[in-house]
This record gives sequence, C-alpha cells and structure tokens, in this order.
Amino acid sequence: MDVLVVDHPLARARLTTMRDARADNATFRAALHELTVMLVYEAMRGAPVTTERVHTPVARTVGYRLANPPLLVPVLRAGLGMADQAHKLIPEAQMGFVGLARDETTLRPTPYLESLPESVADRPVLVLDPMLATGGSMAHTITLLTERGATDVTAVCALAAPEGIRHLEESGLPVRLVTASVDERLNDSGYIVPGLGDAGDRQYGAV
Ligand SMILES: O=P(O)(O)OC[C@H]1O[C@H](OP(=O)(O)OP(=O)(O)O)[C@H](O)[C@@H]1O
Ligand SMILES: O=c1cc[nH]c(=O)[nH]1
Ligand SMILES: [Mg+2]
Repeated sequence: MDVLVVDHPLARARLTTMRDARADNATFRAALHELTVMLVYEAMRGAPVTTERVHTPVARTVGYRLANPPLLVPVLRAGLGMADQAHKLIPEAQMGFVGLARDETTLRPTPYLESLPESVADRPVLVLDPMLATGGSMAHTITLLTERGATDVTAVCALAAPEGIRHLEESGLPVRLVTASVDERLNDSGYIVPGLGDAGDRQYGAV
C-alpha cells in the first residue's frame, strides 16, 4: 500500500498540539482542522485537472479545475472534525457519511450510520478519520465503498498504527494512506502509542 507521511514542520506542530494531554476540546479541534487542510492538500496533489481559458484583468491565460472531484466520507464521530475543512478546500465535492463506534472489548466497529451515494464508480473517494488503529473501522468503511464500485480510495488520517497499515495491506482493498505520522504500536486496549487518546472524546467529550 502506498503510504504518504506528511512530515511538514507545520503538520508536526499541529499534531504535537493534538497529542498534548493538556489541550482542551477547542484547542484539539482547532489543531485537527488545520492539520486536515495540510493532509487533504497533499492527498490531492496528483489529482487530474481540466484546463480552460481564463481572462485576467490583464491578459488571457490557462486556468485549471479538478477533473473529477472526490467524494468525501467522514467517519463519525471523530472524522466530523475533518469534514468542514476538507469541504472548504474542495467545495465542489459531494459528501457521504459513515458512523461507527468501536466496541472497546472486541475492538470491532459497530455500524450505526451509512449515508452514501448508490454508486461511487469512476469517482475518487477521500475517507476522513483521524485515527487508523487496528484498521477495522477503515476496512469496514472502504468495503462499503467498494461495494458501491469505488476503486480509488484515499484514507486521510492524522495518525496511523503499523497494525492498521498491515490490516489494510492484507485486506487487498484499493486504498492508499495519507497521514501525519505512523506511530509505534497499539497498546493492550487498542490505543495508538504514543497517539493522542480517543480522537472523538478529545473533540466532543467522553460518551
Ligand atoms: O482502527 P480502529 O481500531 O477501528 O480504531 C479507529 C476508530 O476509532 C475511533 O473511533 P471510535 O470508535 O472511538 O468512535 P468515535 O469517533 O465516536 O469516538 C476512530 O475515530 C476510528 O474510527
Ligand atoms: O488511539 C486510538 C485508537 C482508536 N481510536 C482512537 O480514537 N484513538
Ligand atoms: Mg472514540
């Protein structure tokens, strides 16, 4: 699987704010918003464009637009904190939603929401979720998308664990990963180490 680690100094600084256990919910959300802009910007670097003529106040020149805007799919809850920023960067994108809560005993995702277009064939997809831990939630989401014809999926995650990357690789799903860091490992509770804790709780409070 193609893994792009966005290790720009500004991305590292935002991730450090998110890791800091002293950051309150608002500070964490603001840092995730800013990091999302950097991750989506890099995720879209190779996107095909169409060209058109544009008249500036001074001259004619060539202009560019995305040839095939992606479908954005935030994975609730934590992915909601990436949705608006991604949409601001790609205003022409459509958005679908997947809601999953990980069972903290089995570490398996429990689905509670699925709102996706019937077909996503011939359309790139960006799945937005800050955390790739065991990879179960991401694999579930990508499976929903491939069942609708997706063949070009990018997982956009603030943090990834080696275990989650391995899970996606072994799944054979058509996905590449853009992340700000590949951390050391998972602990016995399935949390990323050093990680940042529970990305949903850090944004919205514990449930
Ligand atoms: O790779 P995995 O082991 O599946 O873990 C990652 C998932 O865990 C978190 O969501 P969580 O289930 O905590 O739900 P929340 O966003 O509502 O907090 C995170 O946002 C991912 O969706
Ligand atoms: O470290 C982790 C693992 C799964 N989900 C989170 O929010 N954090
Ligand atoms: Mg959570």
